[in-house]
Order: sequence, then structure tokens, then C-alpha cells
Amino acid sequence: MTKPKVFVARRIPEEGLNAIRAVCDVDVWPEQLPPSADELLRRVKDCDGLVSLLTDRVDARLLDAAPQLKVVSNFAVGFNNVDVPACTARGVCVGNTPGALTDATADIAVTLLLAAARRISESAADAKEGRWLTWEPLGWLGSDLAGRTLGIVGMGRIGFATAKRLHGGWGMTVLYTARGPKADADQALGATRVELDELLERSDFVSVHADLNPSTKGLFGAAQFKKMKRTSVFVNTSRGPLVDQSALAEALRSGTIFSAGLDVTDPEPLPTTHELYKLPNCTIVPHIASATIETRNAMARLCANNLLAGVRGEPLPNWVNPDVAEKRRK
Ligand SMILES: NC(=O)C1=CN([C@@H]2O[C@H](COP(=O)(O)OP(=O)(O)OC[C@H]3O[C@@H](n4cnc5c(N)ncnc54)[C@H](OP(=O)(O)O)[C@@H]3O)[C@@H](O)[C@H]2O)C=CC1
Ligand SMILES: O=CC(=O)O
Repeated sequence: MTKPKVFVARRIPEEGLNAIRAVCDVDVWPEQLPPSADELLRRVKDCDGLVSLLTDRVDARLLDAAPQLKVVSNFAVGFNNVDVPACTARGVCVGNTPGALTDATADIAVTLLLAAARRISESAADAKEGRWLTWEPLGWLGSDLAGRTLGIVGMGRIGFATAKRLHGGWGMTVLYTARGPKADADQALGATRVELDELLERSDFVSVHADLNPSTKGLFGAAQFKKMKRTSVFVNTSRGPLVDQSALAEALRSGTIFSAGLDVTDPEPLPTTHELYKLPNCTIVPHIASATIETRNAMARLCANNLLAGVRGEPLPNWVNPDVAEKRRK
């Protein structure tokens, strides 16, 4: 019997690849940079399965060029790179990797929050570049976390894990926005659901965890930064397009807010000439929130399980569009 054909759009940890190779005929993109849209289309056109990354756009054009495709297994929890309705319309299953990267991402949110509050990138650069002249009573002053108010925008898995760390570790009071009540957060953390404006006005630290969707694209602009305290710290580990970066740069430059920490930008990579890099109160890391060995291995396992279920016509363990089963029955 011929094996299902699968294209893996980048090298992923071996344990995921090996599980797929045991069942499928696998073509792995060998380069560091992603395939171009045309190359992706060429590689996937006679495939049954695709392992995509968040840098790969899976759209109607690609799907139409790959009529055999049964499953798109995204090596990420966020799936804004995939046109899910277009997949569903064509009977293509979409999988993602929720949970496996929750702790690693929450750890980076806390890391960025501390780094931005305590001016770590600015003071480290000063030390390295000879501006550390003496111990300074008034030098590099940041702000405390203990007992302050944390605003979580999007109380999902990662928002909750971040709030748990900061409430448990630093006794922070937790406010959050969500599309519905979150009983777990209310009970476990004494958290309070509020409107975004109130969260911005009351929080000392704002950490963004909502997924990118039409209701969150451009959620943070000049008006939102103006509502925040001048002492506040802003952290984004979700997706770059939630934030108007020019407005953020202006807020940081003018002292409208104190500092920011970003794991995600728009575009990615952010060009090295970008104004945000020039601001000492902005810490930027290259989308590394899930980058631990354990987490990437766990993601690879979930990704392989979704892929294999999809090529076999079975329910995906982490299924973004389970309504595709209904579509296939019709
Ligand atoms: N930087 C990185 O490397 C990583 C980034 N991410 C990003 O983090 C996101 C969240 O992941 P995860 O926590 O696992 O996903 P979840 O789906 O558990 O959490 C997302 C939350 O955002 C909420 N939300 C959506 N729209 C709004 C809105 N308009 N206002 C308020 N809340 C809203 C959702 O609400 P509801 O409960 O109503 O659906 C949901 O609770 C991913 O989509 C991805 O973009 C994730 C992992 C790593
Ligand atoms: O950004 C990473 C993800 O898994 O989503």
C-alpha cells in the first residue's frame, strides 16, 4: 500500500518527525528560512498532510493546489496563519498544539515583565558598553512587582498561567478581560473581570494573551496607551498585530507608559532599523516563548499525533475545526 505523502515545512524535533516517518512518505524543508508561498504550493500539491509553522500562510490558493490534502497540522497553538474556514469548506482538518507550551510562554511573559520593570536590557547594555561608572543611588531605578495590580488581556490557558505565577509569587491583584466569565481565575486567584478601559486605568502591569482574531487586531493603539498609568509596564507574548507599534513607540518615547517587553512584533522579524529597537525602555526578543527543549519536543509529539490522525481519517487530538467531520458526512 502506498504511504500517505506529507510535507513538513521546517525541521522540527526528531521525535515528531520519526513518528510521522514511521507511517508516511515525508519531505522535510531543509532550510532555516521558510519556503516561499510558491515553493510551499509546489511541495504540497500532491500531499495528504502538511505540517505548517506560524510563518507559513495556509490559504485558499494553497488548498486549491492540493486537492488530496486531508490535514494541516500547525506546529503552534496560534493558528492565525491558517485560513480555517477555507480548510473546513474543503474538508481539510486543522490541528494545533495547545497546552504543551503554556508554561514556557507564561515564563517568558513573566521574564519580560520583570526585565521591563527592572530595566534589564538597558542596564546590561550600559554595563557592557562602559556606562557603569559606580553604584548609583538614583541609577537605573525600576519598579516593584509585589502587591501591584496585573491586567491580563485574554484569560485563556497562557493568561491564566501567567496570572497564577504573578499572583502566587508576588501577591499581585489580578484584573482581566475575557469574552466570558472565567470561574477558575475568579476562584483560584480572586481575579476580577473588567472592561478593557478599566483594566488599562487600574493596572500597573498589562500582559497580552488574547489570540489574534478580528476583535483583537489593533486592540492597542494611542488611545489605549493614554489610558494606562505613566508608570505602567506593557508586555505582549501573543501576536504582533494586536498592537499599533508606532503608537507604542510614541507612548514609550513620551513617557506615556514606563516600559514594554515584546516577544512578538509585526512584521517578524522586526527590521533592525525599527524605531522600537532605539528605545532603551523597550525589550524585544525574537518570538522565543515556546523555545525550550522540553516544550518543542512536546509540541512535536502533539503535532505528529494530529497529522497522523488526519491522514488516517480519525478525529484529531487537538482539532481546531471539528465541524469538518459534519461537512465530510454531507
Ligand atoms: N509568543 C509565543 O511564542 C506564543 C504565543 N502564543 C499566542 O498566545 C495566544 C493564546 O494562547 P492560549 O492561551 O493557549 O490560547 P487560549 O485560546 O487558551 O487563550 C486565548 C484567550 O483569548 C481570549 N480572547 C479572544 N478574543 C478576545 C477579546 N477580544 N477580548 C478578550 N479576550 C479575548 C479567548 O477568549 P475565549 O475564552 O472567549 O475564547 C481566550 O480565552 C495564541 O493564540 C498565540 O497567539 C501562544 C504560544 C506561544
Ligand atoms: O507563537 C507560538 C504559538 O504556538 O502560537
